[in-house]
Amino acid sequence: MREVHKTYPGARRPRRRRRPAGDGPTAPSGTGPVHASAGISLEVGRGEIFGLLGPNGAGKTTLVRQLTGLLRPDSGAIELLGHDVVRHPRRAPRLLAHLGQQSTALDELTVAVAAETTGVLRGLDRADARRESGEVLDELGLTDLATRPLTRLSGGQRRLACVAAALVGRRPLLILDEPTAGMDPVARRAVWAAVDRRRAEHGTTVVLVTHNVIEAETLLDRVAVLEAGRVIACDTPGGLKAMVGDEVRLELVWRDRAPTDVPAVAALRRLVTGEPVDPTGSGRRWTLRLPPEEARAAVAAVTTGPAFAALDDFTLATPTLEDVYLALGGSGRGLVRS
Ligand SMILES: Nc1ncnc2c1ncn2[C@@H]1O[C@H](COP(=O)(O)OP(=O)(O)OP(=O)(O)O)[C@@H](O)[C@H]1O
Repeated sequence: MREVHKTYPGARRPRRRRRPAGDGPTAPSGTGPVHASAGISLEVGRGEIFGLLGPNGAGKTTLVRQLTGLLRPDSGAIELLGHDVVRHPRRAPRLLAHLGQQSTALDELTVAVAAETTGVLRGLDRADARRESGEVLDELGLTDLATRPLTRLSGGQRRLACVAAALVGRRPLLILDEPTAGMDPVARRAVWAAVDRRRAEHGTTVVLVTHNVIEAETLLDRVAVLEAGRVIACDTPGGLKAMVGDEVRLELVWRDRAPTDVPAVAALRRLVTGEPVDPTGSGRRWTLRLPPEEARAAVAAVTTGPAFAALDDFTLATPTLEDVYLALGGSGRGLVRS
């Protein structure tokens, strides 16, 4: 994609009601236009697993919808496997399988029929669609649920069934928007293995939207970090991590409260970063980003005497994509570590 721009119009201002003079301010104003793609240029190689990472509202889904021909950019060029999908959006479904954030189209069907029907719609004959669908359900551990309608599945199971449908009737390009949302670790692993297998065996290209920075690190060849409609960085996970230097992350979890009466602990308190936000809200979890030497000294300080007695857990980790994101000036909103 080259210089892709997309702006959503702002919400209209509610009409002002006539009020008696001196009755205070009028109704709230509308919201302004949103530059969801503010000049995005990206090139993804064949056979690459390419990630789009960024907080809520960064513009990932907008980008994906333009790639899939569902949304027309205001300006810019998008080419998929040699096809201009801005001019010919209807070519996109022949080139790619898209798993959107929400799919309800298959809801009335059973898991097997949903996968099989998708295969038929993608041009397989009925027998091939049935065979491929059976193989994919098996691969994703869905065989026992094959005859269940999607409406009678749990959220994670339904998502898995939608992934199965996306994989049947093999397309050279897979575009997956948060494919593992709501899934348990076993299902997530099955999805990533299936994606990786398609790349290894068929050279499938994968564009993957995720908030999940750990998944992103293990699976992706390259990652574009988006914020406010712009690509703020694009590199391999290793290349991105090299940007944050050699700082390590120390996380401390205190049993009850931090013993700030211990001078060494009080000194560390001043180095605690604001992110990620302590999910307990209790101040029990501290995150520090430190040069390796300082981190070693900090670990020594908290693993002796009264500090250690108050410590529930600690981890010391090399930089993650989350650290990169924060170092790039991102706010950390919407990034998930699991
Ligand atoms: N139909 C729409 N009309 C107006 N604004 C929209 C519309 N869809 C998205 N937006 C706005 O465009 C921006 C980008 O939204 P988008 O859905 O692309 O973000 P995202 O990165 O996919 O977010 P999330 O991680 O929450 O899915 C946001 O500010 C959003 O509020």
